[in-house]
Amino acid sequence: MDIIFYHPTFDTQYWLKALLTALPGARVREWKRGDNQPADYALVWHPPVEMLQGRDLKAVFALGAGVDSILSKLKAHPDMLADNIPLFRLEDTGMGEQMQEYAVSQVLHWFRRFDDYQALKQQARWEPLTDYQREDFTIGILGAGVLGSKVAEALAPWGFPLRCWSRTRKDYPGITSFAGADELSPFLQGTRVLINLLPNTAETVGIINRGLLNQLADNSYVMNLARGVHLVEADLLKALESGKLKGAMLDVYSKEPLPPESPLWAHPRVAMTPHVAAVTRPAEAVSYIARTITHLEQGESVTGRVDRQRGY
Ligand SMILES: NC(=O)C1=CN([C@@H]2O[C@H](COP(=O)(O)OP(=O)(O)OC[C@H]3O[C@@H](n4cnc5c(N)ncnc54)[C@H](O)[C@@H]3O)[C@@H](O)[C@H]2O)C=CC1
Ligand SMILES: O=C(O)C(=O)CO
Repeated sequence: MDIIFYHPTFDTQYWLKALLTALPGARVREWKRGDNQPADYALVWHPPVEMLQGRDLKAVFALGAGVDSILSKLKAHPDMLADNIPLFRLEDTGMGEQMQEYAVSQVLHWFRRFDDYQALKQQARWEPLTDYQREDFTIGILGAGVLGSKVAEALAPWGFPLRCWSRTRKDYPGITSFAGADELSPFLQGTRVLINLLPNTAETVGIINRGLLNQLADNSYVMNLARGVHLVEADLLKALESGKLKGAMLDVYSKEPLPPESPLWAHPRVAMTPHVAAVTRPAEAVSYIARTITHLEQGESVTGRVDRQRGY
Protein backbone atom coordinates (compact mmCIF):
# COMPACT_ATOMS: atom_id res chain seq x y z
CA MET A 1 0.00 0.00 0.00
CA ASP A 2 1.32 3.46 -0.96
CA ILE A 3 0.49 6.58 1.04
CA ILE A 4 1.34 10.13 0.01
CA PHE A 5 1.44 12.95 2.56
CA TYR A 6 1.30 16.72 2.14
CA HIS A 7 0.94 19.41 4.81
CA PRO A 8 2.29 22.95 4.36
CA THR A 9 3.43 23.36 7.98
CA PHE A 10 3.48 20.05 9.86
CA ASP A 11 6.66 18.16 10.73
CA THR A 12 6.47 15.76 7.77
CA GLN A 13 9.24 13.48 9.01
CA TYR A 14 7.35 12.87 12.27
CA TRP A 15 4.20 11.95 10.35
CA LEU A 16 5.97 9.63 7.92
CA LYS A 17 7.63 7.77 10.76
CA ALA A 18 4.47 7.53 12.84
CA LEU A 19 2.44 6.28 9.87
CA LEU A 20 5.05 3.63 9.10
CA THR A 21 4.91 2.45 12.69
CA ALA A 22 1.10 2.38 12.74
CA LEU A 23 0.80 0.68 9.33
CA PRO A 24 3.68 -1.77 9.07
CA GLY A 25 4.19 -2.81 5.47
CA ALA A 26 2.87 0.44 4.01
CA ARG A 27 5.10 2.65 1.87
CA VAL A 28 4.71 6.24 2.98
CA ARG A 29 6.22 9.23 1.21
CA GLU A 30 6.07 12.98 1.26
CA TRP A 31 4.39 14.22 -1.92
CA LYS A 32 6.49 16.73 -3.85
CA ARG A 33 5.72 18.58 -7.07
CA GLY A 34 6.21 16.33 -10.09
CA ASP A 35 5.46 13.10 -8.17
CA ASN A 36 3.01 11.22 -10.39
CA GLN A 37 3.81 7.77 -9.03
CA PRO A 38 0.79 5.70 -7.97
CA ALA A 39 -0.66 5.91 -4.48
CA ASP A 40 -3.56 4.32 -2.64
CA TYR A 41 -4.20 6.93 0.02
CA ALA A 42 -3.47 10.65 0.30
CA LEU A 43 -3.21 12.56 3.59
CA VAL A 44 -3.52 16.28 2.94
CA TRP A 45 -4.08 19.81 4.16
CA HIS A 46 -4.36 22.63 1.59
CA PRO A 47 -3.05 20.28 -1.13
CA PRO A 48 -1.90 21.60 -4.49
CA VAL A 49 -4.46 20.57 -7.14
CA GLU A 50 -1.87 18.53 -9.06
CA MET A 51 -1.25 16.30 -6.06
CA LEU A 52 -4.70 14.69 -6.30
CA GLN A 53 -5.75 15.40 -9.90
CA GLY A 54 -6.25 12.27 -11.98
CA ARG A 55 -5.19 9.90 -9.23
CA ASP A 56 -7.01 6.64 -8.69
CA LEU A 57 -7.01 6.77 -4.90
CA LYS A 58 -8.83 4.54 -2.45
CA ALA A 59 -9.42 7.52 -0.13
CA VAL A 60 -8.22 10.97 0.85
CA PHE A 61 -7.84 12.03 4.48
CA ALA A 62 -8.04 15.72 5.40
CA LEU A 63 -5.66 16.40 8.29
CA GLY A 64 -8.21 18.53 10.14
CA ALA A 65 -11.86 18.55 11.17
CA GLY A 66 -13.13 21.22 8.79
CA VAL A 67 -13.06 20.39 5.10
CA ASP A 68 -14.28 23.75 3.79
CA SER A 69 -10.97 24.68 2.18
CA ILE A 70 -10.59 21.40 0.31
CA LEU A 71 -14.24 21.45 -0.78
CA SER A 72 -13.93 25.01 -2.05
CA LYS A 73 -10.81 24.04 -4.01
CA LEU A 74 -12.78 21.11 -5.43
CA LYS A 75 -15.50 23.49 -6.55
CA ALA A 76 -12.95 25.52 -8.48
CA HIS A 77 -11.24 22.36 -9.82
CA PRO A 78 -13.91 19.65 -10.08
CA ASP A 79 -11.44 17.24 -11.67
CA MET A 80 -9.16 17.39 -8.61
CA LEU A 81 -10.88 14.41 -6.99
CA ALA A 82 -13.30 12.02 -8.68
CA ASP A 83 -16.73 11.84 -7.00
CA ASN A 84 -16.31 8.15 -6.14
CA ILE A 85 -13.13 8.69 -4.10
CA PRO A 86 -14.12 9.00 -0.45
CA LEU A 87 -12.92 12.03 1.50
CA PHE A 88 -12.47 11.58 5.25
CA ARG A 89 -11.92 14.19 7.94
CA LEU A 90 -10.57 13.96 11.46
CA GLU A 91 -13.26 13.16 13.97
CA ASP A 92 -12.23 14.49 17.35
CA THR A 93 -8.69 12.99 17.58
CA GLY A 94 -8.13 15.13 20.67
CA MET A 95 -9.87 18.25 19.36
CA GLY A 96 -12.94 17.57 21.49
CA GLU A 97 -10.92 17.85 24.68
CA GLN A 98 -9.26 21.08 23.51
CA MET A 99 -12.64 22.61 22.62
CA GLN A 100 -13.94 21.59 26.04
CA GLU A 101 -11.06 23.33 27.81
CA TYR A 102 -11.52 26.45 25.73
CA ALA A 103 -15.29 26.73 26.09
CA VAL A 104 -15.52 25.84 29.79
CA SER A 105 -12.75 28.23 30.81
CA GLN A 106 -14.27 31.13 28.86
CA VAL A 107 -17.83 30.52 30.06
CA LEU A 108 -16.61 30.50 33.66
CA HIS A 109 -14.53 33.63 32.98
CA TRP A 110 -17.68 35.49 31.88
CA PHE A 111 -19.94 33.92 34.52
CA ARG A 112 -17.60 34.93 37.35
CA ARG A 113 -17.32 38.41 35.76
CA PHE A 114 -13.55 38.25 35.41
CA ASP A 115 -13.92 40.48 32.32
CA ASP A 116 -15.52 43.18 34.50
CA TYR A 117 -12.94 42.73 37.27
CA GLN A 118 -10.13 43.03 34.74
CA ALA A 119 -11.59 46.35 33.53
CA LEU A 120 -12.00 47.57 37.14
CA LYS A 121 -8.45 46.56 37.96
CA GLN A 122 -7.16 48.72 35.15
CA GLN A 123 -8.83 51.67 36.85
CA ALA A 124 -7.54 50.61 40.29
CA ARG A 125 -11.14 50.20 41.48
CA TRP A 126 -11.99 47.82 44.37
CA GLU A 127 -15.61 47.03 43.63
CA PRO A 128 -17.35 43.72 44.40
CA LEU A 129 -20.05 43.13 41.76
CA THR A 130 -23.38 41.32 41.95
CA ASP A 131 -23.04 37.62 41.13
CA TYR A 132 -24.62 36.29 37.96
CA GLN A 133 -27.14 33.50 38.43
CA ARG A 134 -26.85 30.22 36.56
CA GLU A 135 -30.50 30.35 35.49
CA ASP A 136 -29.78 33.63 33.66
CA PHE A 137 -26.81 32.11 31.88
CA THR A 138 -28.30 29.87 29.21
CA ILE A 139 -25.64 28.51 26.90
CA GLY A 140 -26.57 27.82 23.28
CA ILE A 141 -24.29 25.78 21.04
CA LEU A 142 -24.63 26.23 17.29
CA GLY A 143 -23.70 22.85 15.79
CA ALA A 144 -24.06 19.70 17.83
CA GLY A 145 -21.76 17.33 16.01
CA VAL A 146 -18.52 15.78 17.19
CA LEU A 147 -17.13 18.97 18.77
CA GLY A 148 -20.38 20.71 19.76
CA SER A 149 -21.55 17.62 21.63
CA LYS A 150 -18.20 17.32 23.45
CA VAL A 151 -18.45 20.96 24.54
CA ALA A 152 -22.00 20.39 25.75
CA GLU A 153 -20.87 17.33 27.69
CA ALA A 154 -18.14 19.34 29.47
CA LEU A 155 -20.49 22.22 30.31
CA ALA A 156 -23.29 20.00 31.62
CA PRO A 157 -21.83 19.38 35.13
CA TRP A 158 -21.60 23.17 35.73
CA GLY A 159 -25.38 23.45 35.90
CA PHE A 160 -26.03 26.12 33.29
CA PRO A 161 -29.18 25.71 31.19
CA LEU A 162 -27.87 24.15 27.98
CA ARG A 163 -29.27 24.02 24.48
CA CYS A 164 -27.98 23.11 21.04
CA TRP A 165 -29.01 23.77 17.45
CA SER A 166 -28.33 21.35 14.64
CA ARG A 167 -29.73 20.10 11.38
CA THR A 168 -31.41 17.10 12.99
CA ARG A 169 -32.72 16.70 16.53
CA LYS A 170 -30.33 15.32 19.17
CA ASP A 171 -31.03 13.33 22.27
CA TYR A 172 -28.30 14.43 24.65
CA PRO A 173 -29.16 14.12 28.36
CA GLY A 174 -29.87 17.50 29.99
CA ILE A 175 -29.56 19.48 26.75
CA THR A 176 -32.52 21.01 24.95
CA SER A 177 -32.24 20.27 21.26
CA PHE A 178 -33.43 22.67 18.54
CA ALA A 179 -33.34 21.51 14.94
CA GLY A 180 -33.54 23.11 11.54
CA ALA A 181 -34.03 26.64 10.28
CA ASP A 182 -37.51 26.99 11.84
CA GLU A 183 -36.12 26.43 15.33
CA LEU A 184 -33.18 28.82 15.09
CA SER A 185 -35.14 31.78 16.49
CA PRO A 186 -36.57 29.87 19.48
CA PHE A 187 -33.03 28.59 20.14
CA LEU A 188 -31.62 32.14 20.14
CA GLN A 189 -34.29 33.66 22.35
CA GLY A 190 -33.03 33.46 25.90
CA THR A 191 -29.53 32.34 24.91
CA ARG A 192 -26.96 34.33 26.89
CA VAL A 193 -23.77 32.65 25.69
CA LEU A 194 -23.62 31.60 22.06
CA ILE A 195 -20.90 29.12 21.10
CA ASN A 196 -20.39 28.45 17.41
CA LEU A 197 -19.25 25.02 16.27
CA LEU A 198 -20.94 24.79 12.87
CA PRO A 199 -19.16 23.70 9.72
CA ASN A 200 -18.60 26.29 7.00
CA THR A 201 -21.20 25.60 4.31
CA ALA A 202 -23.32 27.67 1.92
CA GLU A 203 -26.07 27.55 4.55
CA THR A 204 -24.01 28.67 7.53
CA VAL A 205 -21.76 31.36 6.07
CA GLY A 206 -22.57 34.74 7.65
CA ILE A 207 -25.04 33.14 10.05
CA ILE A 208 -23.90 35.21 13.05
CA ASN A 209 -25.14 38.53 11.77
CA ARG A 210 -27.18 41.48 13.03
CA GLY A 211 -30.48 39.62 12.72
CA LEU A 212 -29.19 36.70 14.76
CA LEU A 213 -27.42 38.79 17.40
CA ASN A 214 -30.55 40.88 17.97
CA GLN A 215 -32.43 37.77 19.03
CA LEU A 216 -30.03 36.91 21.85
CA ALA A 217 -30.65 38.01 25.43
CA ASP A 218 -29.31 41.48 26.31
CA ASN A 219 -25.72 41.53 27.57
CA SER A 220 -24.90 38.32 25.78
CA TYR A 221 -21.59 36.78 24.81
CA VAL A 222 -20.42 35.19 21.59
CA MET A 223 -17.68 32.60 21.23
CA ASN A 224 -16.69 31.76 17.67
CA LEU A 225 -14.67 28.54 17.56
CA ALA A 226 -15.57 27.34 14.08
CA ARG A 227 -14.79 29.53 11.06
CA GLY A 228 -14.36 33.28 10.61
CA VAL A 229 -16.84 33.42 7.74
CA HIS A 230 -19.66 32.46 10.09
CA LEU A 231 -19.46 35.83 11.80
CA VAL A 232 -20.14 39.23 10.26
CA GLU A 233 -17.46 41.10 12.18
CA ALA A 234 -18.97 44.57 11.53
CA ASP A 235 -22.29 43.38 13.00
CA LEU A 236 -20.50 41.98 16.05
CA LEU A 237 -18.78 45.32 16.66
CA LYS A 238 -22.10 47.17 16.34
CA ALA A 239 -23.78 44.77 18.77
CA LEU A 240 -20.95 45.36 21.26
CA GLU A 241 -21.40 49.11 20.93
CA SER A 242 -25.19 48.98 21.31
CA GLY A 243 -24.89 46.95 24.52
CA LYS A 244 -26.66 43.94 23.02
CA LEU A 245 -23.43 42.03 23.43
CA LYS A 246 -21.26 42.21 26.51
CA GLY A 247 -18.26 40.40 25.10
CA ALA A 248 -16.85 38.14 22.44
CA MET A 249 -14.18 35.47 22.39
CA LEU A 250 -12.90 34.82 18.89
CA ASP A 251 -10.57 32.13 17.62
CA VAL A 252 -11.28 32.47 13.90
CA TYR A 253 -11.58 35.49 11.60
CA SER A 254 -12.87 36.56 8.19
CA LYS A 255 -9.24 36.93 7.18
CA GLU A 256 -6.39 34.95 8.75
CA PRO A 257 -3.94 36.10 9.96
CA LEU A 258 -6.15 38.95 11.14
CA PRO A 259 -4.80 42.15 9.51
CA PRO A 260 -3.28 44.74 11.89
CA GLU A 261 -5.90 47.33 10.89
CA SER A 262 -8.81 45.19 12.13
CA PRO A 263 -10.75 47.03 14.87
CA LEU A 264 -11.11 43.70 16.71
CA TRP A 265 -7.51 43.91 17.99
CA ALA A 266 -8.07 47.01 20.08
CA HIS A 267 -11.61 46.35 21.23
CA PRO A 268 -11.62 46.08 25.03
CA ARG A 269 -14.45 43.55 25.12
CA VAL A 270 -13.14 41.25 22.39
CA ALA A 271 -10.78 38.51 23.52
CA MET A 272 -8.86 36.70 20.84
CA THR A 273 -6.74 33.65 20.07
CA PRO A 274 -5.08 32.97 16.69
CA HIS A 275 -7.01 29.90 15.40
CA VAL A 276 -5.72 27.54 18.04
CA ALA A 277 -8.95 26.46 19.76
CA ALA A 278 -8.26 22.86 18.73
CA VAL A 279 -5.30 21.74 16.73
CA THR A 280 -4.56 18.40 15.10
CA ARG A 281 -2.74 16.15 17.56
CA PRO A 282 -0.41 14.06 15.39
CA ALA A 283 -0.34 10.85 17.44
CA GLU A 284 -4.13 10.69 17.80
CA ALA A 285 -4.68 11.63 14.16
CA VAL A 286 -2.25 8.96 12.93
CA SER A 287 -3.93 6.33 15.02
CA TYR A 288 -7.41 7.31 13.70
CA ILE A 289 -6.18 7.32 10.09
CA ALA A 290 -4.31 4.01 10.45
CA ARG A 291 -7.38 2.40 12.05
CA THR A 292 -9.66 3.71 9.29
CA ILE A 293 -7.31 2.54 6.51
CA THR A 294 -7.11 -0.90 8.13
CA HIS A 295 -10.92 -1.11 8.27
CA LEU A 296 -11.23 0.07 4.67
CA GLU A 297 -8.72 -2.52 3.51
CA GLN A 298 -10.74 -5.20 5.30
CA GLY A 299 -14.00 -3.94 3.78
CA GLU A 300 -15.36 -2.94 7.20
CA SER A 301 -17.53 0.08 7.95
CA VAL A 302 -15.86 3.33 9.01
CA THR A 303 -16.93 6.78 10.15
CA GLY A 304 -15.66 10.25 9.30
CA ARG A 305 -16.58 10.27 5.62
CA VAL A 306 -17.45 13.72 4.34
CA ASP A 307 -20.74 14.14 2.52
CA ARG A 308 -19.53 16.29 -0.34
CA GLN A 309 -23.04 17.36 -1.37
CA ARG A 310 -23.91 18.48 2.17
CA GLY A 311 -20.55 20.24 2.46
CA TYR A 312 -19.24 18.74 5.71
N1 LIG B 1 -11.07 26.78 15.61
C1 LIG B 1 -10.50 25.60 15.52
O1 LIG B 1 -9.37 25.42 15.96
C2 LIG B 1 -11.26 24.47 14.91
C3 LIG B 1 -12.44 24.67 14.27
N2 LIG B 1 -13.16 23.60 13.77
C4 LIG B 1 -14.44 23.84 13.11
O2 LIG B 1 -15.48 23.17 13.83
C5 LIG B 1 -16.43 22.69 12.88
C6 LIG B 1 -17.30 21.63 13.51
O3 LIG B 1 -16.58 20.43 13.66
P1 LIG B 1 -17.30 19.04 14.04
O4 LIG B 1 -18.07 19.18 15.29
O5 LIG B 1 -16.27 17.99 13.97
O6 LIG B 1 -18.33 18.91 12.83
P2 LIG B 1 -19.59 17.92 12.71
O7 LIG B 1 -19.80 17.72 11.25
O8 LIG B 1 -19.39 16.73 13.58
O9 LIG B 1 -20.80 18.77 13.32
C7 LIG B 1 -21.46 19.77 12.63
C8 LIG B 1 -22.77 20.11 13.31
O10 LIG B 1 -23.33 21.26 12.65
C9 LIG B 1 -24.68 20.99 12.33
N3 LIG B 1 -25.06 21.71 11.10
C10 LIG B 1 -24.43 21.71 9.91
N4 LIG B 1 -25.11 22.46 9.01
C11 LIG B 1 -26.19 22.93 9.66
C12 LIG B 1 -27.26 23.76 9.29
N5 LIG B 1 -27.36 24.26 8.05
N6 LIG B 1 -28.19 24.04 10.21
C13 LIG B 1 -28.11 23.54 11.45
N7 LIG B 1 -27.10 22.75 11.88
C14 LIG B 1 -26.16 22.46 10.99
C15 LIG B 1 -24.76 19.50 12.13
O11 LIG B 1 -26.10 19.06 12.28
C16 LIG B 1 -23.81 19.02 13.22
O12 LIG B 1 -24.51 18.95 14.44
C17 LIG B 1 -15.54 22.23 11.73
O13 LIG B 1 -16.27 22.17 10.53
C18 LIG B 1 -14.46 23.28 11.69
O14 LIG B 1 -14.78 24.30 10.78
C19 LIG B 1 -12.72 22.32 13.93
C20 LIG B 1 -11.53 22.08 14.57
C21 LIG B 1 -10.69 23.13 15.08
O1 LIG C 1 -9.20 21.07 11.98
C1 LIG C 1 -9.67 22.17 11.68
O2 LIG C 1 -10.67 22.30 10.99
C2 LIG C 1 -9.00 23.36 12.17
O3 LIG C 1 -9.52 24.43 12.08
C3 LIG C 1 -7.68 23.17 12.81
O4 LIG C 1 -7.26 24.25 13.53
